[in-house]
Amino acid sequence: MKTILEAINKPQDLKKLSHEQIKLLAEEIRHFLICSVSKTGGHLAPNLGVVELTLAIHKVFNSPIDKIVWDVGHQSYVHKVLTGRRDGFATLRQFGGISGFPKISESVHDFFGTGHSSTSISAALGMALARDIADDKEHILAVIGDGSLTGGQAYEALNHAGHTGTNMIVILNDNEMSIAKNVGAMSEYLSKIRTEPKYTKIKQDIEFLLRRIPAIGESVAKTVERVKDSLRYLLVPGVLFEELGFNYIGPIDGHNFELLSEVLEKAKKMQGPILIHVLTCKGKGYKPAECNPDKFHGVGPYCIESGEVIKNGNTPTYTAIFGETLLHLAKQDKRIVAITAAMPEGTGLKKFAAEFPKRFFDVGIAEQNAVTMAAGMATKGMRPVVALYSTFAQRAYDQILHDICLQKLPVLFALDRAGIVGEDGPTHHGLFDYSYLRHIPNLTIMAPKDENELRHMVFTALNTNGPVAIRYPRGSGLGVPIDQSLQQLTIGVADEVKNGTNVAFLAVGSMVETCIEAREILASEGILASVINARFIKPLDEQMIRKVCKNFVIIITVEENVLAGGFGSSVLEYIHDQNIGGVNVLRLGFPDQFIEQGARKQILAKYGLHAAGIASTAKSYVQKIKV
Ligand SMILES: Cc1ncc(C[n+]2csc(CCOP(=O)(O)OP(=O)(O)O)c2C)c(N)n1
Ligand SMILES: CC(=O)[C@@H](O)[C@H](O)COP(=O)(O)O
Ligand SMILES: [Mg+2]
Repeated sequence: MKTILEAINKPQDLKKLSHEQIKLLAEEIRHFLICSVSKTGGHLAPNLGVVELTLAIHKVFNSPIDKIVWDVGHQSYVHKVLTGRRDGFATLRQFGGISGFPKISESVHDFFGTGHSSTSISAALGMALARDIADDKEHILAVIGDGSLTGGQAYEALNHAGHTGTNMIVILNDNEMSIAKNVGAMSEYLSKIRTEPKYTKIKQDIEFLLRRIPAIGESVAKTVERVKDSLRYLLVPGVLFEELGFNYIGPIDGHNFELLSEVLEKAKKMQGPILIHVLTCKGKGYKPAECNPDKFHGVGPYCIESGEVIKNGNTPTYTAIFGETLLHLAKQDKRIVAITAAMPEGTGLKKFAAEFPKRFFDVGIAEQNAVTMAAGMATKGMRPVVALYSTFAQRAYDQILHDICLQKLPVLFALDRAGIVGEDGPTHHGLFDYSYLRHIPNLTIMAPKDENELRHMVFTALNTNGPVAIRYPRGSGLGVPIDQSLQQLTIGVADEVKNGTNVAFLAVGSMVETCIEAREILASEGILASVINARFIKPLDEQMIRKVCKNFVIIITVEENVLAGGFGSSVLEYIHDQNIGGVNVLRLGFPDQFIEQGARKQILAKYGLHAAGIASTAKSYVQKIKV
């Protein structure tokens, strides 16, 4: 027999279903997601939490005429299922498959692409204002989580939206979780609204009175309004949003489809900006995810029965190596403090947080605050370490430049997930950091070739009197034996790891090992390559470059970064500026385009940045130059 889900190919198919059928459909969707994501991996818990909410939105509104903006977009799977992409889930987040985030090119129902957090209210506001100018009539919705509401941009947008008074609906999906437990004063405020029954009771009483106003006359109505006004500071939940110019509705049970539909129908008819506060349970309907919403926030393939994640290998990740090294150093140096922007687990800081709770700060999804706060701490003699994903550090470019580097403050940026991150795709690849950091004066930039070098770099950075960024990739290291001692590296000095005569690879970070492998392939074809581990993107080892230019006519720079403005560019700039002639430089890295999702290995291979690809390109180049 056909399931209800199998008959849903577009949002309009929902309209004819009864509430009873929608409840069954919600169960089927949960079952579908649990099975599907167990094979592909993905953001399971956030999606299990928004099943009823997404159903209600699509039942009440009319996508794609009405526009829905999903903040971060990691919770858009139910939306994708309901908008004709159910069959695509076998390829979710894989190379060539459907994205784990809303994507304009994927569907007309994905009206706005997301991936980085806290953008939805701004985008929805822009759409609403454009609609007003065009005198169009559609509804505009932003769905934002409580975690994403810790991001500064969300407040900038609330502030502006309330001021414009335009018609738009913000749905705040409050599950008390960011990836980890949500943090901050706003989170506490929401929690107060959620748990203070007196708020809800008195609000209901006032609303009851107000509803009866037409029967009791104008003057009483005014009195009740005044009472409402004077009491609301104390009694009405969401007064903060009301003061910002929003009509606040809530808190309401986000798993009650009837109630959600009723509230959305009402909101549809109201004027001005509206904020609907919805309470949900992250991971709803799958015990392992309900009990461990952080583990199932974004998860690899897992066993459905046990909830055990299927492991691939035991080699420690760069993240773990960084976390342990920092913890080790923090035991000896009380000035070391660690800062994360809502990613304590993802950046390897959980043990640090447990051991040094007073020296650990989770600022929420607030990369800008993280960086300038670190600047403030550094002025007071601390040694702040700001651990961010490379892609999210983009948010804090000006703070890095203006607050840290201009003042030469000794802050360490630990930039995790640099290079290709894999299945999260173009919104998350950390392919730009060499380019957006390299031109900032006073900043030292390093990239380790392996786990040991990462350890030495963390040690070196914390003994350097100025700002330093270290960038390293997502996932396992090379599995090298870990050195017990930590070494102070000389700033700006590269390391020749393999010698050769025909061609020199100037490689950086993850590409050093790949070039060593490429060298083996080339050797079997009679081409002898030298491999230089640049270690420093800034300052460049100029002496080494001069030496290489003297000894080789062919230099190939290799980096896991976009070519535009990257490491190779800096080598070329130096060679050009010094008027060094007689060398041919080929730059390998990523082209000037956004790079798709897919397993890291797969993507590196597609762009010729695996050993075979580098060897093949090098061979052709050597042959061309010789001709
Ligand atoms: C700028 C930025 N920083 C960090 C992240 C990583 N991140 C993705 S989802 C998330 C938590 C979001 O919490 P919430 O909005 O409450 O959604 P939930 O997963 O609880 O549904 C974080 C920190 C991001 N996507 N963007
Ligand atoms: C949606 C989001 O931004 C995060 O959940 C991200 O997907 C985490 O990536 P990692 O799996 O690399 O920690
Ligand atoms: Mg949340």
